[in-house]
Amino acid sequence: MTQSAIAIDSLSKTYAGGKLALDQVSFDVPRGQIFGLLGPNGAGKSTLINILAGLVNKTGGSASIWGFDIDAHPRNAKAAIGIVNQEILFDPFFTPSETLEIQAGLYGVPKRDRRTGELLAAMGLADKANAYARTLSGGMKRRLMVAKAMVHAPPVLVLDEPTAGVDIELRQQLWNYVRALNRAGTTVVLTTHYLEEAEELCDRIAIINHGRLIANEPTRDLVGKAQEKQVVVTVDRDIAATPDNVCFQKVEASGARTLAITYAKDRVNAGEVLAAVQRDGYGIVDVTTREADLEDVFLSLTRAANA
Ligand SMILES: Nc1ncnc2c1ncn2[C@@H]1O[C@H](COP(=O)(O)OP(=O)(O)OP(=O)(O)O)[C@@H](O)[C@H]1O
Repeated sequence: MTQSAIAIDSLSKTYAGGKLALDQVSFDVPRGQIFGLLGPNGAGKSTLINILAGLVNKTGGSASIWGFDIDAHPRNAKAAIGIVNQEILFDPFFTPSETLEIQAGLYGVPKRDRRTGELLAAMGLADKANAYARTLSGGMKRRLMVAKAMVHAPPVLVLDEPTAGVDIELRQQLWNYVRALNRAGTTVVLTTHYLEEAEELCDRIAIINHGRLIANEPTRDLVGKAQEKQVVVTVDRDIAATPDNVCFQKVEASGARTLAITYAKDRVNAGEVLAAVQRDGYGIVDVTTREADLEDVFLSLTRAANA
C-alpha cells in the first residue's frame, strides 16, 4: 500500500470562544504531488496547517505526516514536514548562510549532514550567502524562507500563500523553484488566493469553505466541472433589443454591437447559440469564446455550499 504524504481524518477544531474553524475534515495528500489547499478568507486553511505544524491543538480527529501520527509520534511527524509561513521571519543581521546553519542546529541536523550551500544554490541565493538578510529583495527573502524550511530535508513542504504580494515575474520564478523541488522528490502542499496559481501548479486541489471540505479532486477534473461557457459576438448592426433564447443562460450587451452570451456547454453548443442570434436578424461579424476556469468552479462550489 502506498502511504499518503499527509492523511487527515475527521479533523476538527473549535477555538476557545466557540468558533468552529474545522468541521470533520478528511483528505489525503498523495506522495509526490503538488497539492493545493484553497478556500476563501477565514475558511480554516491556516488552522489546518498550524495543526500539522504542532502550533494549534486539534479538538477532534487525527492527522499523520509521512505515516507518523501527530499525537503518537510528534517528533517524527515534525521532522517529516517543513512549513513556510506567510510572515517573513528571520534575523536581519544574520546572513542567509548563518540563518540556515542556525535553523539546521535547531533541528539537530549534524554539521556533516548540513546542506547550506546546496540549498542556497537551489534557491538562487548562492551569491547572497554572506550578505545580511536585510539587504535581500522581497523575492530573495521568500526564497530564503523556503530554504530555511528545507534544512532538515523534509519529504513534505507546506507553503502558505507563497506568492502573496510577489510581482508576476518573481511569482514565475518561485513557481519554477516549487516545480524543481517537486521533481526532486518533495511533496508540496500550497495554499493560495491566486486560483490561476493553483490551476497552473497543482496536481490536485482540495477546497475548504467555512471549515468544511467541499472538493478534493485532480485539478483537471475540477476545472472540467465548469459547465458555463461564454461567447462574445460582434454583430453587423446596433443592438436594438437584447435577443433572448432558451439556450442562453445569460445575455448582456457589452457594447453597441457586442453581446456576451453565457450558456451551459453540456446542453447546447456554440453553433446553436450563434444560430439563435442569427434568427433574431443579426449578421455575425466576429466571435470569441471564453472557457470557464478554476475561478468559476471555485465560485460556484463556494456559493452552492453557502446556500
Ligand atoms: N486563535 C484563534 N482564536 C479564535 N478564532 C480563530 C483563531 N484563529 C483563527 N480563528 C478563526 O477561525 C476561522 C478560520 O481561520 P483560519 O485562519 O484558519 O482561516 P484561513 O482559511 O487560513 O483564512 P485566510 O485565508 O484569511 O488566512 C476564522 O473564522 C478565524 O477568525
